[in-house]
Amino acid sequence: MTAVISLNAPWLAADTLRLPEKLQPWLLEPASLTARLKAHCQQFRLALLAETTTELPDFLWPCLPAISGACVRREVLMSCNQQPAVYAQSWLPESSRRQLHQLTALGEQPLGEFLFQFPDLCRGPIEVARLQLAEATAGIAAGEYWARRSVFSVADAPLLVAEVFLPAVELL
Ligand SMILES: C=C(O[C@@H]1C=C(C(=O)O)C=C[C@H]1O)C(=O)O
Repeated sequence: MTAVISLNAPWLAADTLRLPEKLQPWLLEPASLTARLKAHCQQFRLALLAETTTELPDFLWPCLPAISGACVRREVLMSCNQQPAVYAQSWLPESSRRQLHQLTALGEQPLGEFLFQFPDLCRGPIEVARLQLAEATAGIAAGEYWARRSVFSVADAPLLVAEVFLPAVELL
């Protein structure tokens, strides 16, 4: 099964682009995006779209250079007040899943609620891109969306998290 949205795009450091005013605080949010969404809506829901064991695609190798072998690609859709708001795609290396066992059983628990409990959580620089969705899928209309990505690590266990912001976010 291919990813709902491909992350193969021209990613750039967030401070090199003029970001849309309404989305800028979301794209640059340094803390948990889940927590930000929950703070901005009455009804938050996370739907697990897929968790697929696969190889890291070559265009993501620079993000996780020390990783070889299989990863789990986790895809979720987070909705606010019954409107899809953020599609997230995370790449969880098997080596990181062995170190952080909870990553193997998140289900519909938001990844951020697990990650941001660690005082030694590290986050690399936030990159942004405009992603193209060629056709509607998983309740997301075809179109062009702003996205961000960064690499988190806990005790040297890295994982890549990317988030695609849907139009409803601009209304929050
Ligand atoms: C990393 C976070 O976790 C969020 C939840 C995710 C999930 O459950 O798969 C993925 C990306 C984030 O939007 C966060 O809250 O910042």
